[in-house]
Amino acid sequence: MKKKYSHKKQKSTKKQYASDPVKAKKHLGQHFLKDEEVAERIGNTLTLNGYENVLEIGPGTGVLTKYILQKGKNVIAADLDTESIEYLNQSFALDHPSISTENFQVIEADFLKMNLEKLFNGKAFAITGNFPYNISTQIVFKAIENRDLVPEFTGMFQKEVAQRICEKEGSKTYGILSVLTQAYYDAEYLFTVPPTVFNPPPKVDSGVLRLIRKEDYSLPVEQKLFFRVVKTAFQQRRKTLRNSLKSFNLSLQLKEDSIFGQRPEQLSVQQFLELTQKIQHDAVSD
Ligand SMILES: C[S@@+](CC[C@H](N)C(=O)[O-])C[C@H]1O[C@@H](n2cnc3c(N)ncnc32)[C@H](O)[C@@H]1O
Repeated sequence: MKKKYSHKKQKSTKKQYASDPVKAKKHLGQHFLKDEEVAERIGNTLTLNGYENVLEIGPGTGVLTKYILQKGKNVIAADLDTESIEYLNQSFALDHPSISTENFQVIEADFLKMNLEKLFNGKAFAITGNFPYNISTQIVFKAIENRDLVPEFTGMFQKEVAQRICEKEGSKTYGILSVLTQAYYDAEYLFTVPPTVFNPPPKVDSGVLRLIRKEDYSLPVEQKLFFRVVKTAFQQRRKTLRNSLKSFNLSLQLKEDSIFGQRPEQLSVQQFLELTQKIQHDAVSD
């Protein structure tokens, strides 16, 4: 009984699969979005408030790209998949004649290796996409590193990752990704997308979020130290900071500070910044 059911399921997946203009490749995290309404909703997550450029990561067959292009901005779409790039260059415009591709450029590139400074001649741009889940946290970290160029970031992740990025202190899933992202960006979880709207369907739900860079995103701490403090603290999330941050050689006086009696998941982003400032000051006055 069970066998028969799984056989049927596989067969129908294959049938849909064959109708795609590009063959989905597992190693590239390709799950093509099939639902135009969802694609339009993701396209509309961009506010594009005050800048003219958008980078789409992983356009695939361009389902989301259509709605981004409707915003009338300069769009660069970068994908690692040669077959997707060929489709976008050769057939996409023919398949969608009503969409203007005048300010549209397609490049075959690995986002993780791209020099973002060169993309729009050093001008600011939004990042968006239905991201390949296997590298989605690396995508966020690269955006954070390039925050001077990236005032806005929207897109789809595995639901748990999107939730983790937007999570507040006091929750079990609040962690490194939440603190480092929210130090620079206001993060908002927007909506959940079920596996059924993809081909092939992923095993998990997806979640769409929006990050808007904070007006004053230059932090009052050394970035390297801040990242080290946050990462070290969460490596032993059950321990108090006094114990988990031993490698920082804190002075006896600082260790007495009540903040060190807390666990990392109890600290807000602001408190993490204060903690880093204290450690920074401690090191100077040592
Ligand atoms: C989940 S699919 C989304 C495709 C399309 N945007 C959609 O919604 O149907 C992720 C896309 O990212 C591309 N991709 C994977 N790794 C990449 C990388 N390192 N740089 C750029 N694109 C990548 C894949 O080839 C794929 O087209």
